[in-house]
Order: sequence, then structure tokens, then C-alpha cells
Amino acid sequence: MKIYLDSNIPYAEKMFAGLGEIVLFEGRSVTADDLVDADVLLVRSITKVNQALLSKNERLQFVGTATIGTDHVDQAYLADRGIKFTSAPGCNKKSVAQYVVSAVLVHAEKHLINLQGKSVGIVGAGNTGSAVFHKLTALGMKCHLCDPILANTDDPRTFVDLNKIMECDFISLHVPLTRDGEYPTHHLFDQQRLRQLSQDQVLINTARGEVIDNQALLQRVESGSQPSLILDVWENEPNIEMALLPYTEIATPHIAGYSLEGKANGTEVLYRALCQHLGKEAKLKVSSLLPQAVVDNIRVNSPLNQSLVKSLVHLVYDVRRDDHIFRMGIASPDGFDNMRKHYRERREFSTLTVSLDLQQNDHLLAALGFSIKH
Ligand SMILES: NC(=O)c1ccc[n+]([C@@H]2O[C@H](COP(=O)([O-])OP(=O)(O)OC[C@H]3O[C@@H](n4cnc5c(N)ncnc54)[C@H](O)[C@@H]3O)[C@@H](O)[C@H]2O)c1
Ligand SMILES: O=C(O)[C@H](O)[C@H](O)COP(=O)(O)O
Repeated sequence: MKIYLDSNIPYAEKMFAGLGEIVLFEGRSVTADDLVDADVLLVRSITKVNQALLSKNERLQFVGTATIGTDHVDQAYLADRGIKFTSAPGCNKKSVAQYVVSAVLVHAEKHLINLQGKSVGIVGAGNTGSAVFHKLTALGMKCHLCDPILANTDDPRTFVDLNKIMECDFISLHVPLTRDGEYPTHHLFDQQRLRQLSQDQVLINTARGEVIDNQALLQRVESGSQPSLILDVWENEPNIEMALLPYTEIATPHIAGYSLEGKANGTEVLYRALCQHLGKEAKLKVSSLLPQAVVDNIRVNSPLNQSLVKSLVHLVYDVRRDDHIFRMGIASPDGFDNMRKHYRERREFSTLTVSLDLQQNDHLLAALGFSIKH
């Protein structure tokens, strides 16, 4: 059994070693010739899994992507060939939500904004959008959800339409990239919608680059009085529209979901699914392989305010560091992918235990995802 693994799937060599012979590949450059004898193919979002990639392989039985997004996989083609497919829904939702929390706090500090009562429009109310809702609501923000697909189900939450979202102080995108169906998201933010944004608004994209028409966005920002932009994802990665960069407040190379926990969760989901597919017991747990966090506890003995929350958040994850590294490195060859490939170890808020002297602080910090001790 030959298991082909993207070399950027952490802990995968250890997790899958007992299930077959491991062959590592580079996700961006892998070709049909490389995969001729693969029985199992485990990818991340940079590998387009389609007929062209699999045309020379006649024995593939299982494809897994250690990601939430699945727009890089031609699932209909896999189904036609009877190849089992698994993704990892929700695996890095906390990581993305923590990125958004850090970015919102950075924006608030820079523009002297009190976040209490500020409105947030969340487009896409699935795993990640819901996690963002939970955290930003805990910060005192008034969050609205837009999800016409869930709005047509028995989901008990209140949903608004996109027009209402366009009035919000912050707009955060958490939709899959889709081109078909009743509610396609490709260029959901097109020239017309981008024109509606004012300079007092903040547009955050951690979904997929193609959800915003990047050329229309460039025209919009070049025409003046632009909204603040927080962009983790871009059209045409890794060859992004560099002219957008100077207009962004925070810019990163598709790493919002790159916490160690988020990536490791993706690995474990695939491990379990492959074990099940092969009729084997899933004996390993990826959590046992994670290292201890460098900073793992802190004592807080004063009431929380926005500034103290920001300090706690940034003790674990500060998006400005990623923004800085990105701006320094993007001009070099393979700059976009290099930062992703050699991404530093980043942990989630749960790895920091906050010891609280004051009872009233728990709810906010627990909702943000910190571990709490009294
Ligand atoms: N930047 C990153 O590192 C990163 C990490 C994880 C996920 N993502 C992206 O974020 C996307 C969302 O993640 P998730 O975990 O919330 O997925 P999810 O599948 O749990 O939720 C997506 C939600 O979007 C809704 N939706 C679909 N079309 C819509 C539309 N036109 N308008 C409004 N809502 C719509 C769906 O009904 C669903 O509830 C993923 O598909 C992936 O592409 C990016
Ligand atoms: O969909 C996802 O889960 C994310 O976009 C994913 O974390 C992106 O990382 P990549 O797979 O490109 O390494």
C-alpha cells in the first residue's frame, strides 16, 4: 500500500507509517507521472485533484485533504471512479477565528475604536463563521449572520441578507468557494458590492481569494477613500496581485488556519478515515505528539478591558508578526509559498491557562478559547 503524502501535513509520517509505505511529494508541483502507483493520496489545498492529476493512476482507492476547503478537489470525478474521499470539516476553525480576533483587536487599537457595540457581518455561518460569531460576540460586538443556505433549514439562529451585512462596521467572509448552485460565492464581492463599502468599514477575507474580485478591489482602493482591508487569501495564489499589498492593513499568505492544533486536527481526521476505510483500528492520537506551549500560563488580577484582552491574545498569537514576515518576504522568489512551508510554530489560545483572581472575567476569556483556572 503506497501512501502519497504532501510534505506539509504535520505529523503525517508518524501517523500513517503503520498503514503503508510513505512517499512524500510537494503539493504545488506534483504531477500525474509522480502518482502512478499511489493507492492513497493525502493533500492540502494547493494540489488540484482532478482527472488531469490522476490520469496515469489506475489503483487509487482513497483521497483525503487535511483542510476544510474542498474547492481543489473534483469530487464528482472521484465518485465516478469509486475513489473514497474525505476532508476535515472544522479542523482549523479555531485557528481562523483566533486570527480574526487578533486582526480586529489590532485594527481597533490602531484606529482608537471601542469594539463594544460595533457591528460585524459574518458571511457564511458554518463551522468557522460560527466560531467567529462566538468570539466577537464575547468581545461585546453585535454580530449578524448571513447564510441563505442555512436560513432555508431548521437552524434556529437569526439570519440577515447580504444588504444588511453591507452596513456593518466589520465584514468577515467564511464561505466555501463555489461557482454553481443557487448561491455561488465566486466574486460574491464584485465591483458593484465593493463600491458600496466606505472608508469606515473593514473587510476581512479568510475564506478563499476568489470570493472577492481582486481586480475590482484594486480599482476600488485606487479610486480613494477605501475600506480597511484584512486579507489572508488572494486570487491566483501564489502569484497574487502585488499592487493590492500597499492598500492592505493586514496581509498574510493564507495562514489563518495554520495553528499547530488546526493542522494536526486535519492529519488526525485523515488518519481515522483511512483506518476506517482499511478496516483497521485507529490506535494513534495526534494530540500526544504536540509539544508543550512555550508560554502556557499567566495570572490576571485586574478586571479585563480591551487592552488587557489584546495583550492576552497577542501573548499567544499576534497577526502583525505574520503580516510583517509576509511583507518582508513576498518579493523574493516563491515568497508566498516559502512562508507557508516554513511557517513558525503557532499555538491556539487553549494552550494558555489564565489564572483569574476575579470571577467576572471567565466568560469572555473562556469564549475566546483560553483555558481558565481560579
Ligand atoms: N484562510 C484559511 O486558512 C482557511 C482555513 C479554513 C477554511 N477556510 C475557508 O473557509 C471556508 C469556510 O469554512 P467553514 O469551516 O465555515 O466551512 P463550513 O462548510 O462549515 O461553512 C460554510 C458555510 O457557508 C455557507 N454558504 C455557502 N454559500 C454561501 C453564500 N453564497 N452566502 C452565505 N453563506 C454561504 C454554507 O451554507 C455553510 O454554512 C472553507 O470552505 C475554506 O475555503 C480558509
Ligand atoms: O481550507 C482550509 O482548511 C485552509 O484553507 C487550509 O488551512 C489552507 O492551507 P493549505 O491546505 O493550503 O496548506
